[in-house]
Amino acid sequence: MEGVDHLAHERNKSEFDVDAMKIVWAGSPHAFDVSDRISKLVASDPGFRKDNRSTLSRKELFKNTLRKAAYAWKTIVDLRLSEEEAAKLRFYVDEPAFTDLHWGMFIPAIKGQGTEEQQQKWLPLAYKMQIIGCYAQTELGHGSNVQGLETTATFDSQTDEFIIHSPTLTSSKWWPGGLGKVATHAIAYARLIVGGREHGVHGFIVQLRSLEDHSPLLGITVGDIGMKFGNGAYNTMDNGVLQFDHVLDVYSIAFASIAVMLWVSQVTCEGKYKQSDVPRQLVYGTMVYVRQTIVADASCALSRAVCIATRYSAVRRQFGSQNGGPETQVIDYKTQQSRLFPLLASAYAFRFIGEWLKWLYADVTQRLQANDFSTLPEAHACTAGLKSLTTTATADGIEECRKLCGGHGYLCSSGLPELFAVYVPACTYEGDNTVLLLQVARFLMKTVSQLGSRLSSKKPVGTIAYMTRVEHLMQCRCGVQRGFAELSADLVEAAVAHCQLIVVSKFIEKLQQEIPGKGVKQQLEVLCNIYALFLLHKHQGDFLSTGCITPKHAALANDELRSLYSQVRPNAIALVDAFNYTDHYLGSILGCYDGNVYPKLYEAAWKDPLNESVVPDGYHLYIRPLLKQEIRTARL
Ligand SMILES: CC/C=C\C/C=C\C/C=C\C/C=C\C=C\C(=O)SCCNC(=O)CCNC(=O)[C@H](O)C(C)(C)COP(=O)(O)OP(=O)(O)OC[C@H]1O[C@@H](n2cnc3c(N)ncnc32)[C@H](O)[C@@H]1OP(=O)(O)O
Ligand SMILES: Cc1cc2nc3c(=O)[nH]c(=O)nc-3n(C[C@H](O)[C@H](O)[C@H](O)COP(=O)(O)OP(=O)(O)OC[C@H]3O[C@@H](n4cnc5c(N)ncnc54)[C@H](O)[C@@H]3O)c2cc1C
Repeated sequence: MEGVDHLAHERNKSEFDVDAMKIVWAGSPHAFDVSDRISKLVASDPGFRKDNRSTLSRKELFKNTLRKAAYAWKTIVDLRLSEEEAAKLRFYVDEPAFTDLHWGMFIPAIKGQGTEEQQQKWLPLAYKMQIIGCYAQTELGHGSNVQGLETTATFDSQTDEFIIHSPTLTSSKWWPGGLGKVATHAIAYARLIVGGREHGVHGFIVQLRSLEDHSPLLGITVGDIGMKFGNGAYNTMDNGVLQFDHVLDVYSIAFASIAVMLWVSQVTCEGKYKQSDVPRQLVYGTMVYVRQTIVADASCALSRAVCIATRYSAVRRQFGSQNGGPETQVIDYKTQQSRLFPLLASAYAFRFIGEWLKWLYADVTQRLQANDFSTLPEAHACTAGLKSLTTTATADGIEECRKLCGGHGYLCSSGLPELFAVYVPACTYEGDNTVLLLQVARFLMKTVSQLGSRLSSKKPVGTIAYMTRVEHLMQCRCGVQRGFAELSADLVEAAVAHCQLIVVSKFIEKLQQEIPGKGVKQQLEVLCNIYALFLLHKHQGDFLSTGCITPKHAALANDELRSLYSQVRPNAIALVDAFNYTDHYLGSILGCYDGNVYPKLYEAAWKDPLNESVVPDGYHLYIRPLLKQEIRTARL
């Protein structure tokens, strides 16, 4: 029945202050207020409807996305939303679109790598959306290997301009989001050539389309690369292909500096290339920035899937009826708990590691401005490794949540298939996860060679086993005289172990903070222990081989896990309520707040276009002849 909370009995079991946990999840009272207000604003506006996406054709879907993006911008302007509120609105609109790359990469790249002059020229236009930008780095032939990019930018000292060119088919820009049909400008990465000498990959602002009629400019060939994984999903985004034919790009300016003129690599009017001695990898700064945002995104995506699966696991009953009484809630089965609760713990773990990574990125950015590169290698390794770890775990976790919901998890109305389809490219974009782990492995090898076996400095006591595991894995690999490439598969395992150590230690550090609210810290301690012991159980071979735990310890850890699951059980619904997601944002009948699943599933079925007629199109042409044997049947 509408209006009845079918999960009220679950909510009454909660042993902690849910409202206080909502603040912890949001990060602060202010952040909670903004999220709560904006999510409800979006949910209550029919202009942001999203429940029909799976029934639209690609062109209808894309046009609808453009409509929504324009409507979102109008809402932002009309309501005079702040940058923080506007970002939240785009988040809760929940539709991959060109705006993600305009705000998520194009503007950050100019802010992070542009000179003061370039920022003054381009940022006002970009903030007012008078130009729409994309980040055009990947090419048909190269994505992971940035130093392999083929697009050229040749400085013509006669005209004081750069000529951007795609010399080969494989140099075509390929994948940039927003590029295909919308972006008017790109930050294009190209090999800088001055006076016949090549100076590596640099970023350039290049205009692609006329601001009058949106037609591609002279020398620009641009389009969409075609349908991607899943039906609706990421097909709301125009990932594009772009070729330059000797584009005399009057607007292009070689990105000349990082942060506040820290790194000045300039091309003078006389055609001289000047670069000071800062790490060339600072040109990768935007990727580092986005990788740390992706870790926070992972906690959002995983928490969304876990919220759906947890609420449905409390609603669904299967087997176990005693004397005609109600069947057992599937959330009470130990197998369901052993699959679901580690994901619930991971969602909270990734939330807190995302907060820490945001601090680390801000710290390294501040240091760069003071010409201090001392923490740059660690920042690169952490952003790369944690992006890899959290996105892999989240993609796998969303799929596990689909399976935890049985058959109904496979319905689009569960919200899980589309969430999976939209999320999984996170394991690839912003750096293929294996390639990024190899960067972490390289950092660990270098650290071991510099510091000897003691890899990790001051870590919380509870992480000794985790620390020893990483050191053991590294010693086993570094000890033998074989090359990095030969050992890379093993070193990637050590890299994962290192990242897991960071997540566990930052979760423990979070618990050392003042955390207000009845029972809140206690619940987080249970989740932290579940996260740590679940990984210890999953990788117990590593831990046993270090000798820092015994088989008996491993057995005790498993017993403790079961006990922890029993402690979470009465609080599970309240722990996912703390994410404070609206039914609109969840987009899931299985995860609806009131748990009134069956009537909503049944009602939703009849809305499918296939049910517009009781006799399907095609019956008279194909089925009737079959049934009436009017088609000559093969001799049976
Ligand atoms: C729906 C979206 C919602 C909202 C938010 C907005 C966007 C969402 C995000 C994504 C979705 C949409 C768009 C996606 C965009 C993209 O995918 S953009 C393209 C991303 N591409 C990559 O990530 C490419 C990955 N490859 C690389 O980063 C590099 O090629 C490399 C693998 C790091 C290798 O680089 P290189 O060959 O130059 O260097 P090495 O020889 O390996 O190392 C030399 C030393 O440099 C150090 N290093 C490397 N990288 C960095 C860095 N980034 N910072 C600092 N230092 C770095 C490395 O450690 C070596 O150091 P050494 O050992 O001391 O010598
Ligand atoms: C949805 C989506 C959106 C995107 N948006 C953008 C965008 O806006 N702008 C942009 O510039 N790019 C974008 N990209 C491109 C993305 O950044 C690249 O696809 C990504 O960096 C991976 O590079 P690749 O495709 O070359 O993979 P490859 O490197 O070709 O990966 C193929 C396989 O090779 C393996 N491999 C590669 N190198 C090594 C190595 N050295 N050692 C061991 N294994 C290796 C990988 O692990 C992987 O298994 C997007 C991609 C997707 C899917």
